[in-house]
Amino acid sequence: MRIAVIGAGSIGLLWASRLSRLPYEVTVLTHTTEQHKQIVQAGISCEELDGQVIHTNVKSCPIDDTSELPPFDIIFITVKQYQLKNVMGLVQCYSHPFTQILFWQNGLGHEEAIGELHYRPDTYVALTTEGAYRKTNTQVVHTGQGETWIGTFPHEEQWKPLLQDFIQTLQPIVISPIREEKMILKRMWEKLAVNAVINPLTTILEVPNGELLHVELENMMEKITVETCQVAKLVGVELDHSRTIKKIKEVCRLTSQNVSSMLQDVQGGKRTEIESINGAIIRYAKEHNIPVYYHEMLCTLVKAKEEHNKRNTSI
Ligand SMILES: NC(=O)C1=CN([C@@H]2O[C@H](COP(=O)(O)OP(=O)(O)OC[C@H]3O[C@@H](n4cnc5c(N)ncnc54)[C@H](OP(=O)(O)O)[C@@H]3O)[C@@H](O)[C@H]2O)C=CC1
Ligand SMILES: CC(C)(CO)C(=O)C(=O)O
Repeated sequence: MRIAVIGAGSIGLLWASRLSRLPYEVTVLTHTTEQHKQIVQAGISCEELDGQVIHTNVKSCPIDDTSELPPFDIIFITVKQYQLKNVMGLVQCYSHPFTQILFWQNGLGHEEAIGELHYRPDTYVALTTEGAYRKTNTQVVHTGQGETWIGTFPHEEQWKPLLQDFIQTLQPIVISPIREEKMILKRMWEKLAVNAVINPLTTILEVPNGELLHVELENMMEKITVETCQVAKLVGVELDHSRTIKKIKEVCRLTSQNVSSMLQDVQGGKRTEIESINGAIIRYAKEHNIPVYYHEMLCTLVKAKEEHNKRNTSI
């Protein structure tokens, strides 16, 4: 079975390493030729949670030289949400009508990307609370255990037999459970509601996730979440407000030492995923003509910080 991983960042390298421990033909599609050469030369090293480093070799191909590639049976898309539009052409070219395509992004926006595929492929959204961090172009650290839910999207159906068999073979090498989710849209909104609070607040305050529990933010978390639940309801997703707040606090506790992905991006002078998290909620709210002042304020502040840090890191 041929598998492609498009996007050799934190999640992409983690999965490329895992997949290459199984009898699959794995090809990593890199953004740059430089990273491709490094992967060909050094393979991928993955530091596991217990500190063990696993080294494997994988095939690699830079995205601007893909003419020799065969079509793939499974494609993992592991670019950021805002980079999706740039890879959908590749996905279209290197898939066949039975390819299983897995989107690993946080936030919302997959539907537009999937809409660019001009045939009806088997598309899935994979949501994970595992953590990974790319140390160098060939080294990745698995930073946090978690759970992964995979559901067919946008049409909620059962997993296809090919995916079912594939996930079964993966389970023994992945400590964290991978589960089939029949209501992936709801799960996406639940995760969105958590990210829409933790990511911007940790970014603005420049604190690790756990710190949000020790400052006077209870009221702010409540207000943001009220808005999220209202918008979710308008798109047909029922989120329970108090369960959501409980979940947000639980995630802050469980990931207390984590630097959120948004804060990491800002600190690295990179673009954040704010547009597909709070920005997505704002867009849905606009469609339904309801105000979401808290999300707008968070979005504006994070974008200002993004700009500021980008300018400072490029000086
Ligand atoms: N990291 C984590 O722990 C978690 C991440 N996620 C989600 O997973 C997604 C990926 O996150 P993460 O791995 O951290 O992000 P990274 O930025 O580490 O990885 C994205 C990768 O995609 C590459 N890329 C960008 N554009 C293209 C392109 N056109 N073609 C091929 N590759 C491209 C980037 O290359 P370059 O850097 O050279 O631009 C980078 O290597 C996000 O949506 C995130 O929210 C979800 C849960 C946990
Ligand atoms: C769950 C959380 C907040 C963990 O840091 C995350 O998903 C992120 O940082 O993007």
